[in-house]
Amino acid sequence: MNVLAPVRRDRVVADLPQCFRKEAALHARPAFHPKVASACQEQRTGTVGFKISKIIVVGDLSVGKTCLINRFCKDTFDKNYKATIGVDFEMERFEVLGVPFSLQLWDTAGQERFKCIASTYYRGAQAIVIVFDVNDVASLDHTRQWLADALKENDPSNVILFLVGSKKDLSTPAQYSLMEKDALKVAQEMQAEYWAVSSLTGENVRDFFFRVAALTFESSVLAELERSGARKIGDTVRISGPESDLYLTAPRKKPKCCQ
Ligand SMILES: Nc1nc2c(ncn2[C@@H]2O[C@H](COP(=O)(O)OP(=O)(O)OP(=O)(O)O)[C@@H](O)[C@H]2O)c(=O)[nH]1
Ligand SMILES: [Mg+2]
Repeated sequence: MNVLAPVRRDRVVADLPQCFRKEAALHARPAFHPKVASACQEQRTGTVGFKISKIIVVGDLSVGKTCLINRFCKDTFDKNYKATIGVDFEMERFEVLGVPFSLQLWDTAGQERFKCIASTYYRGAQAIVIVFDVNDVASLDHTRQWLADALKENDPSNVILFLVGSKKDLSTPAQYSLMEKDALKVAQEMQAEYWAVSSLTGENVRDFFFRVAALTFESSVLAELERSGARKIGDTVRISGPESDLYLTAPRKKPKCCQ
């Protein structure tokens, strides 16, 4: 029995939200994987509806991790910087294809002195969101190290990656497009999906978190189908998708930047 309140109407995901840039997307399919869609329709999603997916948000100090989470979860923006000490988290409940699905969004500290506390919370992530400031090229360079640290605590083949450029409102279109070329390269190297957002204006924030919810849900259902298929002797469920899956079909190799 589900004793929780109904999911908010603005957290209902009925269609697969699209990627931001096709060149750096986890996959570019226009709709949910057919196996996922039919499993949801036939209520064969097993334990997925009772699970909470852990999402960790990492990146340099002051790049805007807390503001990003607060814009989505509370629709607020604070222009004053207050460093996160250790970690903080927010819960967000969604309904994806009729199935309840919760995200636990872990906001971690970027300041060096709080990093060792924060890193003890990295384990068990289903998705890693690495944030950099689109106006600060050093913060993009540092994303490789943030990824390497987060992957020390997680299985690289089982985790979904997002590279998010923040504070888009502070750059001119010309500055932004120059920086985006570099960011796309880094995202491709990491096998991460790339997004650019502004927590001040709210640009792309909702679309980004809906995409995170949809892709983590899709991968949870595929994993569940694989597990339940494996339990039936002689009955194998193949979950490899069409060629448009850019990163999700092949097991992730250790990204070059973490070697
Ligand atoms: N203009 C603009 N400023 C932003 C945006 N996002 C964050 N900021 C500002 O950047 C500063 C840092 O934001 P935070 O969200 O606290 O940064 P953080 O990454 O959580 O920092 P740590 O907790 O120290 O790791 C604050 O002054 C915010 O107001 C944005 O999208 N646009
Ligand atoms: Mg913070």
